[in-house]
Amino acid sequence: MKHLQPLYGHSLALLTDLYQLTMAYGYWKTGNPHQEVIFSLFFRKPPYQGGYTITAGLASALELVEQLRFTAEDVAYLATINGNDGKPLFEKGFLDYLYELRFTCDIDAMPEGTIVFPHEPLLRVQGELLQCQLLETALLTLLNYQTLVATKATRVCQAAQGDMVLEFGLRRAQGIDGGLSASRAAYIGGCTGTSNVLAGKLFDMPVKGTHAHSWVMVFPNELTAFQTYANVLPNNCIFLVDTYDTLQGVQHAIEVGQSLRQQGHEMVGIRLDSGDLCELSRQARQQLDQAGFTDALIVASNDLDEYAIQSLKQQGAAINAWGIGTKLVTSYDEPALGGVYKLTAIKNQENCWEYRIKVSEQSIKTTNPGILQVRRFYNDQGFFLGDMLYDILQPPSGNPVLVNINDTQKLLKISPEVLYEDLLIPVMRQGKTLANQPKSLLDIRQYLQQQLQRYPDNFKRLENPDIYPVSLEGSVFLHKEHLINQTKQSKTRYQM
Ligand SMILES: Nc1ncnc2c1ncn2[C@@H]1O[C@H](COP(=O)(O)OP(=O)(O)OP(=O)(O)O)[C@@H](O)[C@H]1O
Ligand SMILES: O=P(O)(O)OC[C@H]1O[C@H](OP(=O)(O)OP(=O)(O)O)[C@H](O)[C@@H]1O
Ligand SMILES: O=C(O)c1cccnc1
Repeated sequence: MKHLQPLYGHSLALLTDLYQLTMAYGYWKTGNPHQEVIFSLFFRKPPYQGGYTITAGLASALELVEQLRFTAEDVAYLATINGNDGKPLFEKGFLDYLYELRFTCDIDAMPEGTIVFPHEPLLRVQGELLQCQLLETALLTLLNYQTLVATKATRVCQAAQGDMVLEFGLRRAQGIDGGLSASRAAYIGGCTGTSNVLAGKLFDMPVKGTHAHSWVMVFPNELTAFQTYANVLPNNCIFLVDTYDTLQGVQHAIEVGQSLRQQGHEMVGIRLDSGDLCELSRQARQQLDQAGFTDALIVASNDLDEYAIQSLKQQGAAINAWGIGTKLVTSYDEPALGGVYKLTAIKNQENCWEYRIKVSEQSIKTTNPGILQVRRFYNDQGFFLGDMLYDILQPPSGNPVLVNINDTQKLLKISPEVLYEDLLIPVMRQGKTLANQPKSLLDIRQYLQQQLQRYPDNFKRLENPDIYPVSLEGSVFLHKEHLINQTKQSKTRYQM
């Protein structure tokens, strides 16, 4: 899967915040651009106060890193950026350095479609300081948004309980890439297809659709509109029935469905786009069934999201396919995932790792130091038991002590026999994407569905879910405490 190159056709090296470049200049100028470092990309709060988050965007991120080059035009533009004194910000030697730069980082990441929790690295980058720093903004741009939309789509599909969900969001998306990335992420999250044709081409995913009100309004009456559509596209008939009078519209659809049958075709269904969707869908179902169209789909659209779908299901709506646009692609009720990219370790002159921490008054914002891996434990039936962040240089042995990340008083013991899996896998070495990446979107969808089956229902509730246990392995916890104390001591010294 490649989409950045076909879409943009030019370098994306400048798709970053200026401060990454000024810091890179600083590292170059002060002689430590090659110092080896580790960054982790993670978020602190699950979107929608939900019980799970679904990773997406890795394929785009790997494509971006692999093709990253500063072109002659890129550096020529950078040469025009001035500082406050009106003189160029960057000297020529640095721009020449950028022009020659080839990215050689290693990346370990959770595969797309993984269920992930706050504080767990979705991705860990290891490499030269200057290079790793330059990746921050683009990695966050790509992973934050797709992860958010994949999560929303999974929630919508969960509410739809196996019904077909079509993503109709392009017209309401935040710009071109918002629309495209959302279509991809929504498909990962479980949608059956998209109305977005360019997404279908770029990502090799199913494109589907009905017709608009304008089609009905163009003809002298609704019946003629449906008949004409059926003549042109007898194999694609989902009639939008609410332009004038919904139940009369259903009757017109039935009439055209009957003449389609005589020609050897089958009407696929109808679409409702206004009014009381529960009531109308039940009446429409009755009309369709009575006329012998028991398999005809009833598609509903109109500002729907997981909560509206849940409510319509509870009311007994007879809807069996859902078209979801605005609220899915814009992630309407929570428009951003707050993923961050933090330095967790740096190699000193003796070639030893020194761990780094960012402290905060808010303990949720204090980072976890080290070279972190996420281990997921499973019970005998294969259900998720809990996750543990551990340091790959101090892997747990025997009965590890786990300290709950949200409540350090809560300790958990895990017996050595428990089944587990480490979630971060190598995906890039020396700037080259490994052969196991990218997986096809079908594989990613299947992987997500398998995990959802193993993730207990009490954590999956759309509202007020139980909080899934994520812990720090004992030595990571102690290391973190030690670094927090160290910073406190140096602060006290400074104040004295
Ligand atoms: N039975 C229902 N239960 C819960 N929500 C519903 C139900 N029926 C419709 N809705 C939702 O309620 C909202 C109704 O939208 P709105 O008030 O704009 O009316 P409308 O039917 O779209 O009218 P129009 O499109 O003609 O302006 C939509 O978001 C729709 O998805
Ligand atoms: O409500 P959403 O979840 O965003 O789903 C997409 C909406 O886009 C279309 O409306 P629009 O009025 O743009 O065109 P139409 O004439 O096809 O209804 C469609 O009918 C849906 O109502
Ligand atoms: O195909 C459809 O029905 C469709 C496509 C985009 C937006 N709303 C509806």
